[in-house]
Amino acid sequence: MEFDELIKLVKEYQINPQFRDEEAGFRCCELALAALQSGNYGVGAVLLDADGQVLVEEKNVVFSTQFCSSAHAEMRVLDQYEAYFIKEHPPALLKLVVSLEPCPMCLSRILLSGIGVVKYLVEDAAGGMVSHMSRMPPAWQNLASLQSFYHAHVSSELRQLAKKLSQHNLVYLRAALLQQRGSDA
Ligand SMILES: O=c1cc[nH]c(=O)[nH]1
Repeated sequence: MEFDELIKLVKEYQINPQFRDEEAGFRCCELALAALQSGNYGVGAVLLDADGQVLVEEKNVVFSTQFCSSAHAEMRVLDQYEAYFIKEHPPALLKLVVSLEPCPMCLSRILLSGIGVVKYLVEDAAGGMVSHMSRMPPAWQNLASLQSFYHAHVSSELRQLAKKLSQHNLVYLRAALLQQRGSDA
């Protein structure tokens, strides 16, 4: 899909109020688009407080300035949360919404953070780890048992949009990642 078309889909998307994660899910998609526009993976994440208000929102910025391998959307949200909000907002009461199923790095960080509820819009068959929770080491599975992971409650149109955003430019981005280690493999 052409990038202009993807931008149009996001700009013209109508939030469907029948779905309880639709607003946060759409914000994740806007952030994912912004990530793509700055040459990064199309992933966005928002952290909601106990009242459902946005505490932190971030996007993937792995390639934005200097290459930063850890600059996934979820990692950046958790950095901000732990730096500025943890005292007033205990993690167990919070909800993290992500446009894409968290990868192994992000899942590990989420398990350590203790965020109560995690919801993602789209599965990531190639890189997602939540679907493989049973393959985490026992101590990590123990942490996972204290948290809840779900597919976000959003419309199928929004889920499709999140999928398109996560897949856009992937070939180029994978090549860029390999270039960081001085290999074209
Ligand atoms: O930001 C990103 C990119 C890929 N996978 C993730 O979990 N987060």
